Amino acid sequence: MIEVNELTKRYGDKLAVDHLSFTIPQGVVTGFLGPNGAGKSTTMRMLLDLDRPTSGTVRIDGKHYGELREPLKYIGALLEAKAVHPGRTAHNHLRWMAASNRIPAQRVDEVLALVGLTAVAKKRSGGFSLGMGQRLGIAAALLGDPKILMFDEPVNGLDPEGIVWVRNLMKSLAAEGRTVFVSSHLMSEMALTAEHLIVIGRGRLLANLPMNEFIDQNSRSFVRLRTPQPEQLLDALSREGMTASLDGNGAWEVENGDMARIGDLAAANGVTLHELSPQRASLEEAFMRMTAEAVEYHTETPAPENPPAAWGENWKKES
Ligand SMILES: Nc1ncnc2c1ncn2[C@@H]1O[C@H](COP(=O)(O)OP(=O)(O)OP(=O)(O)O)[C@@H](O)[C@H]1O
Repeated sequence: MIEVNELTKRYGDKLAVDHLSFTIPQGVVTGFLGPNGAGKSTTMRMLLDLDRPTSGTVRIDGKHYGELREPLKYIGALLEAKAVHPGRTAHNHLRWMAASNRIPAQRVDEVLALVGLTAVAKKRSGGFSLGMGQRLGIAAALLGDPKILMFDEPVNGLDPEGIVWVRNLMKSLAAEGRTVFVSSHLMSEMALTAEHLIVIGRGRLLANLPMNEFIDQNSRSFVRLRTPQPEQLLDALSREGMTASLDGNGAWEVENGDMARIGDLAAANGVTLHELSPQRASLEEAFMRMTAEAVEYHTETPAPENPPAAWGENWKKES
């Protein structure tokens, strides 16, 4: 278990992490979110004793990192891919790490197989692609079979197959009862992977709660319907205390509407429905709503609602 208490880090005038306190739960994947510069990497570095807190404490299974003998057996981390000597082979890099924590050499072959790098284990890591580097970093994190795993942007550079693999790996590690703490800017991926969220902005804790609650608290939900006979249905809805408003695309939005009740009312009044669907905000929308105040680096002009086709699918990530 990781316990963070009043953790603070100041770089000169810059307060990068500001009295953060949280406990990371076991047995679920916890997403660590925050806009650029929020202090995620600084926090993760302090959890691993790679950066010294200005004040506050981090406890891993009740101990400071420096008190852990053979720390890789307690906590494994992927912080920066390619933090490997480029002249070293993947196998030698892991052998060296294993030896420093008295981990049996055979475990190196196990983790290389687990991350799919067996075929290139004897190649110099300097020639690895970004995705291969990520896989090597994940192998290193898993080396000591630790109860706590921490990943900073683990799907960075991975292809779709690799992304699905990382998602399933994290879920299975959590299902084994481990603590899995992962930062990412890819909200759609986070929504599929994490059950719990810790959100920070400008170094401060903004939220620490289950994913579903986070979305519910930071978004509006409604029922969307389409019908060629709106008058009859709107009358019936208003008699039940439900009000609908047009959304600009010919659909009606019913705030706090009970979908089954709306369907029953439509049937009872002989109204044809072309759509009746519950609408819930995405994690991305909820996150942007919550962190709007805490975003440090705004673009000058907002990204267009309807981007040119040439921008492709990824335009949102680049805006
Ligand atoms: N070594 C350092 N010296 C000075 N300032 C630093 C240092 N490391 C981080 N900072 C500053 O601290 C703040 C938090 O940075 P950090 O990298 O932890 O944020 P982050 O949430 O990981 O951001 P991103 O999502 O962009 O990776 C930033 O304003 C950053 O410029």
